[in-house]
Amino acid sequence: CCLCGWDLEDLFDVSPIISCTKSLLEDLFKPHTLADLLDSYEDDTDVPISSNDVADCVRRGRELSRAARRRGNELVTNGINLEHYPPGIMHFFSGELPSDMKKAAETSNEILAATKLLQMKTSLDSNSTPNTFLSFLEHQGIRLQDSSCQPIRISCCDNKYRSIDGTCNNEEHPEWGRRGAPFTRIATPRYADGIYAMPVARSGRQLPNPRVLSTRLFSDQPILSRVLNNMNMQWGQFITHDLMFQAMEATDKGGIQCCLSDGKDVLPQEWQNEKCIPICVPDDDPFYRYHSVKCLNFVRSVTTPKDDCSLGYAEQMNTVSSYMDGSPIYGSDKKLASKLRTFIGGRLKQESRKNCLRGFLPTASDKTATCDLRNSSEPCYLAGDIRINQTPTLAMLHTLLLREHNRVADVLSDLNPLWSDERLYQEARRIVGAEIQHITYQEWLPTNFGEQYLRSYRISPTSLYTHDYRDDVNPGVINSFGAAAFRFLHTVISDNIMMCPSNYGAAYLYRLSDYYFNPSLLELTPDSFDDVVRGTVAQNAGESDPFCSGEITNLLFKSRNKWGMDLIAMDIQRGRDHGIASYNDYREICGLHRARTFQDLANEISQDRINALQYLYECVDDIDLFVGGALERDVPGSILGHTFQCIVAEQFYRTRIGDRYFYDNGEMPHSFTPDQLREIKKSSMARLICDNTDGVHYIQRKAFEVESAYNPKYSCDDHNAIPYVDLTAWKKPTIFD
Ligand code: HEM
Ligand SMILES: [Ca+2]
Repeated sequence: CCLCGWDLEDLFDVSPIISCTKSLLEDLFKPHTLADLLDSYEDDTDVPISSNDVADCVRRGRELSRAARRRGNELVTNGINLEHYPPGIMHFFSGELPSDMKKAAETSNEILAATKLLQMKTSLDSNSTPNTFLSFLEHQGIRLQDSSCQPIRISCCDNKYRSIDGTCNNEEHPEWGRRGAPFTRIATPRYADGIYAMPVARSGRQLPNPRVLSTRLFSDQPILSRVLNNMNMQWGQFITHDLMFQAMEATDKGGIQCCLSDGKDVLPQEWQNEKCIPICVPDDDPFYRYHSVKCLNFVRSVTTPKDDCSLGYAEQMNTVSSYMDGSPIYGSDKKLASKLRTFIGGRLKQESRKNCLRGFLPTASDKTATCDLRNSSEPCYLAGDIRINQTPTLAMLHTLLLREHNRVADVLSDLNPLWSDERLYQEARRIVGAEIQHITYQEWLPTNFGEQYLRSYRISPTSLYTHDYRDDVNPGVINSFGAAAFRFLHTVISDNIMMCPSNYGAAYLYRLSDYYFNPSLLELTPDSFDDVVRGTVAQNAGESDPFCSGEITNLLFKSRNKWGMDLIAMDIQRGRDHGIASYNDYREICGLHRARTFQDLANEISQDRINALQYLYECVDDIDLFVGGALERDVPGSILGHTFQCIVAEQFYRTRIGDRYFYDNGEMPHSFTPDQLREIKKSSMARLICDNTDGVHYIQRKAFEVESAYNPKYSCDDHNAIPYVDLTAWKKPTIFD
């Protein structure tokens, strides 16, 4: 079912860089006979592959990978770059990776090339499959053993506060959940060669085109949720950014171009960077054909070595701390974290604006590198997460949380005038992190996924303390959660951003595609920020169904162009890039029966959708997780079908149970006191809005749902309806407490 028995010529076809270095490889393969290697494997002798062979593959893998990197840089220098391709360049606004992660990514590419060479060495002239090779590798536990990759060792000291980068949360595995960790897996990946090649259909042919799947199965129909509002969408994206960020491969000199600048075709092979996986657009595309666009830029995610540096299949890198710890506010690395602090009174940097009581996020140091502004006076912000400016509502939520940090720091400083800046910063960070966790687990998860399911996954809110922390649970982000299941919420994004002036009496709509990476709506007038907050809670979100706004499927990051990218096609392609196992594999993992025919999906997927799947996919085993999961009927009380619900619940279970600093863990040296925890448990989205806006005085208690007869607005002064978090429980009698 997969590509088996690679030979040298196949490899030359696959990678332009490898074909450039043909002589290097021929040399590698000459002196060895595979039969020897395989024989010795079967004999199970101590050294089935000689250490020289391994060293040879590692050395040559390194050479190949370095040559590829040099070639990538040269292409950019020679004008193959994204300068004239706005949608593509905006996808790279995430900037350059910090040097330690860049180094890890390079080592990972070297390990992947070495693994590939070793695979070829062991399967030339044989019928061995990728799986045979992988079990062989696992059996051997072959590791890179030199200075370029050292098994992770982190020494920790006992700390009341979380580290910035996620290290040392788990005392047994201090590396778990750290920034730069590999995503975790709950299923074997389906790379075509078992290692890194893009997946193919069972037949060996190409999987269906992601853009075709997007237009046929995720069409643009304005169906709105009757209950959920846009703040619900926005919180979802914010916690996504707290848990994960998968960066894309780039050259040392900038983003990677895979399509001709006008999108009219894929770049010729000789100009392609080997990390390119562009999305091809068919001639009859319902939208792009009017703009003669045939190619959407798309680049593979950065990978990282496994913690023990062993050879094997590709693991993508999570470049932020995977704990729910407010990292989008504070940053995931120490350098950025310091840049965001004032070092006075525990406060984060903020800027004031004329006629606004409350502060705004600080200005980014290079506006043009991260924003798409119409003129240089428009705002462009800096925060702990580089995606901050992606949409105005994302920047709005970041601003609310920045203000919350500074508000809390000020109150703590009034209560404890002798506390140092460091102590105030850490305590305020601890409180804001706890509020984020509380709002997520108490309000957001039950609203979206139903109380019942949370109960069965044992992640329901409890009255005070929980005692279920487990140090054997890895809180890392599950690859299929990030590269498939949670992305289903892209379907709830609305076409417009709504602004409501002070009495909620009017509403103004602004097209989302006019404001990607341009948060200027927040600062049109001194009232604009509050107008966006009101608009976001007043506006119905899209329904979580496989219908999607054209603003994200045709116009994502369009800038001043007439066309943009397709986020749903990207989601599908990203799942393949990460080798996410098939929908059918996940059905089994999640307790459904494995489908043998398309008709076997009937319990979960409606007949018209099964027909569409059958039309598009050759075989039921080929269905991508993102696609199959998205088409399932909702579980009662949830916005997700069974398979996504299972993956999402598993993630939020791990995020809670595997976090030593989870806010309501009891009887730990760093636990909140009962009085403090009772106060934290009063926090809510509504209170966050009340406390951090100048002029939002009324808000519905359930701030992730639109106003209705059973969810009316209350005054922010009504502390019975919208409880107030009283911080006097943090007042310490002496400086030594
Ligand atoms: C207007 C709102 C949003 C926009 C414009 C947006 C855009 C994007 C983009 C461009 C990516 C990277 C795609 C790639 O390269 O593979 C992405 C990734 C992702 N998005 Fe969204 N998104 C939005 C809202 C949401 C929401 C509401 C959720 C879920 C609640 C969500 C979940 C995710 C996840 C899980 C990823 C993968 C993150 C990673 O691993 O780095 N997004 N989104
Ligand atoms: Ca985090």
